[in-house]
Amino acid sequence: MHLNQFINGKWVPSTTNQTREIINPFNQEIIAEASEGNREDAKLAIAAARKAFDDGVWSSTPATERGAVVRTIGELIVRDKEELAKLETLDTGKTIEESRADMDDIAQVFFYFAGLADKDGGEIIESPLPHSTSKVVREPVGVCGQITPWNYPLLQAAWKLAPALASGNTLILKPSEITPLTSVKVFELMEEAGVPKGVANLVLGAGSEVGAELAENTDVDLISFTGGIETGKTIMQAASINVKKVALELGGKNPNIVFADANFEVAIDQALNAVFFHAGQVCSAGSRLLIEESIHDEFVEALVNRAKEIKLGNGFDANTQSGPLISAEHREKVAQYVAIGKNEGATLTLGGKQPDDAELQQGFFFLPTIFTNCTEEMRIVQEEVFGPVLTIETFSTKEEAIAKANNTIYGLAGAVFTQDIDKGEEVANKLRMGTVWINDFHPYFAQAPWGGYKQSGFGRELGKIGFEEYTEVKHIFRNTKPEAVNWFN
Ligand SMILES: NC(=O)c1ccc[n+]([C@@H]2O[C@H](COP(=O)([O-])OP(=O)(O)OC[C@H]3O[C@@H](n4cnc5c(N)ncnc54)[C@H](O)[C@@H]3O)[C@@H](O)[C@H]2O)c1
Ligand SMILES: C[N+](C)(C)CC=O
Repeated sequence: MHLNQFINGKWVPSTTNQTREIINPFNQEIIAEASEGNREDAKLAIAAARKAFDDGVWSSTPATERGAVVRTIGELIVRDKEELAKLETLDTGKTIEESRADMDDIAQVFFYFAGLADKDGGEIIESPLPHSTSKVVREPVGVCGQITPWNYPLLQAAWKLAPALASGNTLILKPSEITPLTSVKVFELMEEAGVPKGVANLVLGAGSEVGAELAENTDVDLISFTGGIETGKTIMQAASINVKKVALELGGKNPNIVFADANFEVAIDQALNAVFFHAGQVCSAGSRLLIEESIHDEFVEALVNRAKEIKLGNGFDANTQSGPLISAEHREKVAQYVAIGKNEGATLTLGGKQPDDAELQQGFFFLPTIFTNCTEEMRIVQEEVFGPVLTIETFSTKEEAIAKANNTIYGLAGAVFTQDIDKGEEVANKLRMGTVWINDFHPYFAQAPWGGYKQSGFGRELGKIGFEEYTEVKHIFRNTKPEAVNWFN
């Protein structure tokens, strides 16, 4: 499979003709050769997006028509769901069931934003001045640079593409250089749906080249980034060159608080899913479990017994419950965190190494890992591992649980399990996080905003606010009976 870039309505190789091998993390087979774009390619794409925006080919298309095109993209995703899901599993190693669920979510995201395209006709303001009208309208921001990570390649791209297009912007997407397969396919679908030339551009390649150019280039008006905290800081700094609008969706170290009065079986099952889903490579993974002291031993025993049974394997195998990590480099990072946890004095209760199974040796697998006897100042508790590693702490009062959960630089997501609904609501209100689940973990959907507090970033994706992020607000005041002011007489 050879993957090209999509710039100004044409499928093109990189200006240097360089390519990058794309690897299946399950067996290290080369699954594609992707054009390796660089700053020059990014500049060409930015120029195309700038021209398309300034010509108004898309922003002046009636919003209803824009919405119809965005809806068609969603319909094409539904049509090609199986192909897209296979590409995602090939590229990331996630199970095919997960990839199919991602594709369902992605289609819904396009449908949702398609529906919003023509819903905001502006607002009439009651002007306090005589003989005047006053109205507020929303306009597209302009040229949007969009940079996405490897863990949910198409889903994270969809959260950016759909609202940007629906609100009339032009864009350049730079997917993670290691997982470009579904982004390329969705650009084929956008072309088929009738997105005009130059409006949506795709540049493949490294963050230090393509991503950096998008963040720095003064023809880009907005940069929307999903990825790690350190990259986010670099992008924020670069974006200051022309005071771009910035949205950062960064990492998390997400607490999962389980009270003694929680439904035990539900809390066990959800705690397992919270951290080990997609091998823990989820920004909102519940990797920090806080258990009420009185049920700690029983809870840990049940959790460890369940975690031991997680079936690792080929994402295409129906029996597989979890795939590999994304790369050898990432697995090494996870292994280093395990070493850090041990050195800090946490007890390694499960896993902590690669599996021994012969059939898993070619993949980047790591066993589900549980640390007990953790304390809140440990690095293993505070830092995002982004792998199948759970830390367990205890608490004895609600106040202690809240204080511990909030003791983090992150603020992406958290959860509380209890059958006392007042207690659940109180904890949810006091957690400094962009999403809090009560008696659940992980749900997200197109209608509700997603984003972080603190160093998990700022700006929101999804929901009405996720659409508004791609708009500027303009106040238009009209004097209906113009007269001289005579101030300087
Ligand atoms: N908050 C969310 O919704 C959310 C969702 C998914 C992933 N994430 C986070 O993403 C991280 C994992 O993804 P990753 O390893 O791909 O992150 P990363 O920061 O390494 O890379 C993300 C993207 O940024 C690009 N990039 C790298 N250096 C760049 C630079 N200097 N300038 C511009 N772009 C650059 C990469 O090429 C990639 O496309 C985790 O921290 C995870 O929590 C957050
Ligand atoms: C935002 N989410 C949960 C889909 C993916 C985070 O990595």
